[in-house]
Amino acid sequence: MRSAEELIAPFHLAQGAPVVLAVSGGVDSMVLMHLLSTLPPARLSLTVATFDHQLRPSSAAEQQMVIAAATALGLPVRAGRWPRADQPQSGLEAAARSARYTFLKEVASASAARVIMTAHHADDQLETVLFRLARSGRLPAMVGMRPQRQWGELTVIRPLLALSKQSLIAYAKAHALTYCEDESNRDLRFARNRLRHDAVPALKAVNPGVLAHTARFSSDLAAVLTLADRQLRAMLPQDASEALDWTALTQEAPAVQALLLDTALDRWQVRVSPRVRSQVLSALNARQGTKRFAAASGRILIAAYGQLTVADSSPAALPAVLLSAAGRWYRVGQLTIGRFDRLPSGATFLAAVPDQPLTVRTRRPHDELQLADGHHQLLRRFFINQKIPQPERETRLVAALGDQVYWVQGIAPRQLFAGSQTDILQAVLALKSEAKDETTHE
Ligand SMILES: Nc1ncnc2c1ncn2[C@@H]1O[C@H](COP(=O)(O)OP(=O)(O)OP(=O)(O)O)[C@@H](O)[C@H]1O
Repeated sequence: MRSAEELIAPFHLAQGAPVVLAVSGGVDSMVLMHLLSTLPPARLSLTVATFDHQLRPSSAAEQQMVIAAATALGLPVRAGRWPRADQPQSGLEAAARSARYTFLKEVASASAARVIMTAHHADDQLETVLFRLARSGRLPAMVGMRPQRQWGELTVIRPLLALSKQSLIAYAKAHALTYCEDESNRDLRFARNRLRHDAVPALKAVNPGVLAHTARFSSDLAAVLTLADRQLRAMLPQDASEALDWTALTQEAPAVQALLLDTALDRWQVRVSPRVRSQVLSALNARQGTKRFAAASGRILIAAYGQLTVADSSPAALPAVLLSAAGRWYRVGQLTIGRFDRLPSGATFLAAVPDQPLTVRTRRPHDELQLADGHHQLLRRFFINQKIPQPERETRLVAALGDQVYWVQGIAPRQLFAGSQTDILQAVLALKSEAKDETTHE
């Protein structure tokens, strides 16, 4: 068994740092408490915290056992209890855990500690990895528990994570420590306990090194994910409000595409079912047409011509209207709009446009416009620069000839067009005055 100083060394705890030590009375936390008591008294300022969930008849006695053992080691103890009145009918395990962590946070605050130590060990880690494999399989989850994790202002550290339960039992025996066996751990109605009972022994029988291999797997995976994250950042848009451009990704292997899509969706905090996920991938790879997909919380994904965007809610899409004939008015949503050879009296000038049938519609991925300084810009980029909110980008109307946009609803015409263009733009796009265009982005 490594010394207490060796076990805490990776966490770089300052001399005398206040630390809350969570002790349940099980062998793991009783061993950790004993180990830490062997440190020089000034090394850490420990407070033992023990919580009675009141879920088993023996729990109060176990808490007393923890208090007695801590006191015998000269450690201050704080004891908490979960009132029965607060205990829900269902979701008991999760609620118990939450009550326990609330208590640990209170103890940390009362003892000015920023660190909470728990006694999770290598067997716990193997169970966690197996459990997550069964439940999720997503790579970040497969890392299991990290030796150190940030929890708001607090840091939770697990100095025993590399040690087997067997070695902890041996330590307890060698030092004649008392501890209790949590009989709820034997309750095979809980999935975790079934893994502990069946899968873990089976794996140890295959190879006793499985705990060390799990630790290696977890730390290698965490490292690979760190590297992958750098690569993914380079491949995905910097700004989550930008579209995900799939055009360069269609040749990637399906598994790579799936990972890229998942990462983008995670960034956008969009959740979709596996079925929708594969439909989105097919739509992106087809790079044709526009498809919308419902995501959780009323959000939608829009795959259009190889670009993926997310919108907050599904705006009723306006059908595109072709201004086929010059000199007459067309109704597009709330607007009455038309193409004329000169501005009709009482009408509002929107833009100088080519004398050809224009389409009035919402945006498409390859839309481009020419700015007043003569530069061409993707409409997508223009919307970002103008700080037009994402959902609004989906509903703003544009007048376009193919991908070339001549007018954007709400944008003053002089922002969009170079003077030198006017000689080839022979018609005017006009708005009937009764429905005035709101020019909000002068
Ligand atoms: N009743 C308790 N009082 C104080 N600390 C506890 C209590 N129960 C658990 N702990 C702390 O949490 C660690 C893990 O315990 P256990 O494996 O029973 O919990 P878990 O529910 O599996 O873990 P998690 O804390 O991740 O939910 C223990 O080693 C101990 O440090």
